[in-house]
Amino acid sequence: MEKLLIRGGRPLAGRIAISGAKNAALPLMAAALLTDRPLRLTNLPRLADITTMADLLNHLGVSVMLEGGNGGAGGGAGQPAGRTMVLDAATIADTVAPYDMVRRMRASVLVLGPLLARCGEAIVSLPGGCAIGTRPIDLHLDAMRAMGAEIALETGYVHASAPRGLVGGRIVFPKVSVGATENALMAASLARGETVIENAAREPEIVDLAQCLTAMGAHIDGAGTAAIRVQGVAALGAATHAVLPDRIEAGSYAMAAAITGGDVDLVGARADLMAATVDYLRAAGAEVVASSDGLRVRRVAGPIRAVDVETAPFPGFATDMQAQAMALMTLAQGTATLSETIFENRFMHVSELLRLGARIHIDGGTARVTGVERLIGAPVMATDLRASMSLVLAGLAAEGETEINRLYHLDRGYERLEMKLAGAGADIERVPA
Ligand SMILES: CC(=O)N[C@H]1[C@@H](OP(=O)(O)OP(=O)(O)OC[C@H]2O[C@@H](n3ccc(=O)[nH]c3=O)[C@H](O)[C@@H]2O)O[C@H](CO)[C@@H](O)[C@@H]1O
Ligand SMILES: C=C(OP(=O)(O)O)C(=O)O
Repeated sequence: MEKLLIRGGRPLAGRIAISGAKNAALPLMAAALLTDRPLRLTNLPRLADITTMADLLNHLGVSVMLEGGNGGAGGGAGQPAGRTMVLDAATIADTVAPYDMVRRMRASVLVLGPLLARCGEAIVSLPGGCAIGTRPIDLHLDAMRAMGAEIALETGYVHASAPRGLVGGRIVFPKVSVGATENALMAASLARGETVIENAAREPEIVDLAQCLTAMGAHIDGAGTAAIRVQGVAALGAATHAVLPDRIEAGSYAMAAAITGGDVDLVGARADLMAATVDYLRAAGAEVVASSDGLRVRRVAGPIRAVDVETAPFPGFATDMQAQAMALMTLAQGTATLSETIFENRFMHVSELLRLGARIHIDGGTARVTGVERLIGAPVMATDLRASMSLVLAGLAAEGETEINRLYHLDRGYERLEMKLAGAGADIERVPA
């Protein structure tokens, strides 16, 4: 077990390289199941979730190879150094995604659509609930049914079958789901005929997946809009695809610059992927401008202003940025209202932020945050990925030492976090717990 020690109060300054996006990389890796030819993914982040997905794919019979071996430590804090992985699903050895693997990471459910489309069957463990909510997969299953699959639930597993192959259908999602849209898109690529996905998620990660599938030979129109049309093809082929930069990682470090009164260049960040976060930061008093190789974020003078926000599917304000925005608001002038509309239990960071001296009142899905003069470091417990990041942000701004325990959440989604922050002047170290 390890923990992070942060001695706060230093404005961040320097360059932080933004990695490839976890939430783009995971579905892209699952897409390798759709073809018997190699899929080469570049700019993959080094994260525990990527290893988990690689292990699951390997279990299903996919050969997973990192180009240049393990890639070493690579890339200093200022330079992006994504890894390249070649995934080759020439044969699929197993169509069962077992509980032991799926429970480690919810995104494992993304193998359902590809396995079903390629093999005519898939047996995938139900992922179960997690800290931020119950997170059912009913929309994924409805999408598979709309393409002709039979679905049964037995002993905690989804048994999906389509012995004569999937057929195109009309999928109308009653609510926007990123994962269900991805599963539907992948499955539809190999279904017979046309599939129309309505009320599709519009996240940049969907567009990235569609671009990769298109490079593999899929026929997809409308990715990035609420209506996606897919003309199924008989087979997909080899492709090379670069994972897009992580807008949530970039947004998190942008918040770090803002909360510490710093000046940071986010190398490789793309403003067009994170407009709602950029708007929020500007309203809160940070300057955000395009630089030659990314985004520059600074708040060298002036207070943090209180800004209300409500989470929403893309292009709205991302639920994955809510905890970080809340950390920023703990030091704002005035009171900000943050409403969480996507997940029912995504305020796990509140009790820990209170330990640092924050003033937050929760009423259902709304948190009212009244800024305080200062936060004071304390031991805190990370409870989920973005909650953990909010504690890092608060710790960077707090007086004294903050000790963050349970780092495995952070390691799921932030590549070399302490190296990147230390490279920009933070006093942060990882030590045995
Ligand atoms: C690996 C990955 O990309 N994870 C992201 C993805 O998660 P994920 O794809 O799991 O999230 P969804 O977009 O599916 O969830 C949105 C909402 O729909 C509900 N829902 C979803 C599926 C379903 O079958 N039934 C149902 O009711 C969920 O409980 C939630 O309330 O999008 C979330 C919302 O932007 C992000 O927070 C996660 O970081
Ligand atoms: C909730 C997240 O991830 P996942 O869907 O993998 O749990 C996240 O990235 O914030």
